[in-house]
This record gives sequence, structure tokens and C-alpha cells, in this order.
Amino acid sequence: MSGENLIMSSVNGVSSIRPEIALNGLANGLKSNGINGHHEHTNGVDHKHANGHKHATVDPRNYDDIIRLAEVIRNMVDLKESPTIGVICGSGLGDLADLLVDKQVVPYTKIPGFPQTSVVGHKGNLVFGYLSGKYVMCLQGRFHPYEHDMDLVLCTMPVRIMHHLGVKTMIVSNAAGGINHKFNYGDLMIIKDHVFMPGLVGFSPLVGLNDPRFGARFVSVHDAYDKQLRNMARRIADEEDIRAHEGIYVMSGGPQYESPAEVKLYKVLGADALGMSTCHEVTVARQCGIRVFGFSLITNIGNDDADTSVEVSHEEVLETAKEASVRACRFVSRIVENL
Ligand SMILES: O=P(O)(O)O[C@@H]1C[C@H](O)[C@@H](CO)O1
Ligand SMILES: Nc1nc2[nH]cnc2c(=O)[nH]1
Repeated sequence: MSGENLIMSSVNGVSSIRPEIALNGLANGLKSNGINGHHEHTNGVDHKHANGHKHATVDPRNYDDIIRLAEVIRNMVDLKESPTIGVICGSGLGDLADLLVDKQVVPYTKIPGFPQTSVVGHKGNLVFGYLSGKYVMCLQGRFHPYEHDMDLVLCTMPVRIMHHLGVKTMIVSNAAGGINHKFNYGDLMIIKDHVFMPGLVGFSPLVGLNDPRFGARFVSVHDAYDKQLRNMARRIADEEDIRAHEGIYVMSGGPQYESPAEVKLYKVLGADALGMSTCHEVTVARQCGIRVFGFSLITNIGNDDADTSVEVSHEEVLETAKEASVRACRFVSRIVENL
């Protein structure tokens, strides 16, 4: 989709973004002074956009920068109402954003200071519109820490923006390798709990000075994946005849897939599926009090035998995710309908 299409008003139900507002937003000072003005090391990121122009410095660790950026985004679109539901589309769920009615699309390249996606299958658009009659915002493409030098604060910036724009419930999906022997290609796994491997060794989006306006310093994630939502999703999967299990998701740092010994290790830990995303986003969502529902598309099966040659590839992941896409979109539409 070209920038020109986006700037035109209401073509095929896609209404305009207003890039001049983004520039006004910059004029209003998207420049960090640090937390409460006394955080000297800002870690501000100068982002170069696709057109080669350098955009604003946005410090993803700075609360005021996040709020200003959220307001810049709000002014780039004509919001019909506050989006109370946010969706982070993992591999295989990207088409969901295309189903939105009365939709407005903001490419990440047009958002000053926003990170860019680099993983095939992640388009890089912020999309607002109606899904099952509810006003939602979708991240059509997410930020994996391995793409951004393990800067987890940068990768979770959109969650804090969602929160500021009104999101109360977040639906998050991913593609994952199944390691529970009951799982098959194309199954769905409702995430019951997670093991956030990078977080366990200090790569957490909550590391560093904490501005209390972001939320608590110490965040409890004992109930990260809302039980009521999980029960509702299981019922919907039954009604829709979708094969869905419930299980534990492990996030590794990636981008390499697991060795057979690592697959064995995760099995011993009690995990059911392995991926490279989600936990950082869920951690930040919980810090700001957003209710979370998460699920995985099982795109490959983890192999724990070094004498058996089973190669995993991103192409295979995308292929299976694509096959499961229609099912996954139906699943999410029904969940949103019931929220
Ligand atoms: O965004 P998700 O978690 O769906 O992306 C998947 C997992 C890895 O980042 C990558 C590996 O194929 O795709
Ligand atoms: N870490 C990891 N991520 C994945 N994403 C999709 N499949 C896999 C997998 O097998 N391992």
C-alpha cells in the first residue's frame, strides 16, 4: 500500500492519515528531558525513516515522550472513538487488520520515532477500525527484541501507546514451535502462562529507572493471562470447531531456533510451545493494568533428538501460519465480539 493511497481520504473505506500533524507533533517537542527531568542518560533513538529523512528523537524510556507520541498518533487519524481493545498481530494474524471496517492505516514509517519492522510477514502498520462492532487498534507487525539489539523498552513502546489511547484489553498472538506431544501443525494454543527467558536474565522492559507513571516498580505477573478470557476463548474454539489447547509459552531471545538439547530442556521445564516474542509485551501490558489474552499458532514441531535431522525455517513458519490465518482471524473476531 503506498503512502499516496493513505493520504487520500476515504478510499475503499480507508480514510486518511494526516502527515502534517506528525510534523506539528515534532514541532511540539518530541525531544526527551528524561524522567521527571533528572534522568540524564536518555537513550534517545534517532530514527531514519524510509524516505531517508531523520525524524524526532524519542526516548522510549521517557514517559512524556510516550505520551507526546501517542498524541501525535491520535492526531494523525480521525479516531471514531477510543480503542478499548488492542491487538498485536503475530505471524499469521496480520490479515486481521485488513478485515477492519472504517479503517485507518498509519504506516510505522510515518510515525516519528517509531521503530520499524524487519521480519518477513510483519507489515508495519498501525490500523484502527471496527472488528465485530468494537473499535480496535491493531499492530500489524510487532517488534522482536532480536531485531532491535534487545532493547525491550523500545520494542514495547506500542503497548504503552495503546494504553494511553484507551486500550483496556490486549489480544496478542505469535507463531510458535510445539513441544507438547499432543500438538499438531496449525493447532492453536491458548497461553495459560509463560516463561520469559530474556526477562529471567535481566532483559526485561521493566529494567532501569522506573517512572511511576508507567506503573509499579515491581509487577506481579501471576495472573498475566486472564482466566475469564481463556475460558471464553476455549468455549469459542469449541463452537468454531477450532483445535485449541491450553499451555505454557516460552520466549527465547532468538533469532536462532532451538537445538534439540534446548528443546529437551524446555520440555523438562514444562513448556508447551516456543517462540521469540510476546512475553515482553505482556509484561508491560500488566504493568499498566491492561487485561491480556494470548495465543500461539503452532507452526512447527520442536525436535529433541540430535540424531534426527529436522530443520526449522522461517519460511515453514510463515507457510503454516498462513494456512492457519483464516481460522485465527475468525477466532479473534469471535473473541472481540464477546468482549
Ligand atoms: O511475531 P512472531 O512471534 O509470530 O514471529 C515468529 C517467531 C519468530 O520471531 C519468527 C521465527 O520464525 O517468527
Ligand atoms: N524459538 C522459536 N520460535 C519459533 N517461532 C516459530 N517456531 C519457533 C520455534 O520452533 N522456536
